[in-house]
Amino acid sequence: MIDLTVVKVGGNVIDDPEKLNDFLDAFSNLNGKIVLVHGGGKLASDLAGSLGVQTKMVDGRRITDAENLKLVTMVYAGLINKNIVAALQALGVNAMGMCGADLDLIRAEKRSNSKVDFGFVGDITAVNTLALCKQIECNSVLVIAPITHDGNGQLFNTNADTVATEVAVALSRFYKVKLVYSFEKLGVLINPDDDSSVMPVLSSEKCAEMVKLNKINTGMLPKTQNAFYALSKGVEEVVIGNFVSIETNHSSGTQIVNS
Ligand SMILES: Nc1ncnc2c1ncn2[C@@H]1O[C@H](COP(=O)(O)OP(=O)(O)O)[C@@H](O)[C@H]1O
Ligand SMILES: CC(=O)N[C@@H](CCC(=O)OP(=O)(O)O)C(=O)O
Repeated sequence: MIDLTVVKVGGNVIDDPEKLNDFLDAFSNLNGKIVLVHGGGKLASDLAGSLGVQTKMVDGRRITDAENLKLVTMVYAGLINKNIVAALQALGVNAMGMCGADLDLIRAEKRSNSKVDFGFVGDITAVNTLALCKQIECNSVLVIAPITHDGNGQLFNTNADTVATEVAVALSRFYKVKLVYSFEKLGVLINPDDDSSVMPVLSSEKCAEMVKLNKINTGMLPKTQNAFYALSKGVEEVVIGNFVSIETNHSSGTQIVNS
């Protein structure tokens, strides 16, 4: 099988022009088949604050009422997605920006298996693998925003780590997939207050222990849940780390391992 890398980049990198430039530079130098999934939660929260729209996160996921859905659609599928595509075009990468509604790429249903009502938050029900593969085989570099749809005209907000995971899982039927959750730190930290305490590997047992001790919390919760799910569903290699350091300083980040 041909190698393919799915890279997810999050809000803290996207919100910092220098970090974003470094990330996109490193991304544009990657060889082979590659897909980019982006978040942008930080910019959405900042903008919500300045517009007087209330933001509430539960377990790393945004409660998305109708006002928040309008805002995140504009921010993720508009501003951030198009800026990333333009920046990649400037670096010679033939990027194509999409959200889950484009080409019926990612379908979702309202998140319901929770005590909390998350509003217009979608859990993914289907990925259009054929459409993804067609674009990849045409050498387009897909840049996917975390907005999904239900096929009946309703858009949903979906955690970007989850979008990257489901895309990676779907593509692993046809490619040998490496999935990198890139964020501002060098990996999962054993001590969240010490940036140098990167764990080279993380097993599910160790992760559960750290969650209990509250050493893995907020945005790292969906990241680790998704990482173990990806590994169990056929993704060849899963890493949580800093893409620029992985590519330029040969840092290994945190490798997700079975048990
Ligand atoms: N053990 C941990 N190691 C590293 N980061 C952690 C840990 N526990 C919680 N975090 C938090 O998780 C955040 C990453 O999640 P998130 O903010 O969703 O990132 P992104 O938006 O880049 O995907 C880090 O910035 C950090 O504050
Ligand atoms: C449902 C849900 O929480 N959606 C996320 C989508 C963006 C995201 O995941 O952005 P980061 O990768 O930067 O965190 C949100 O609105 O924050």
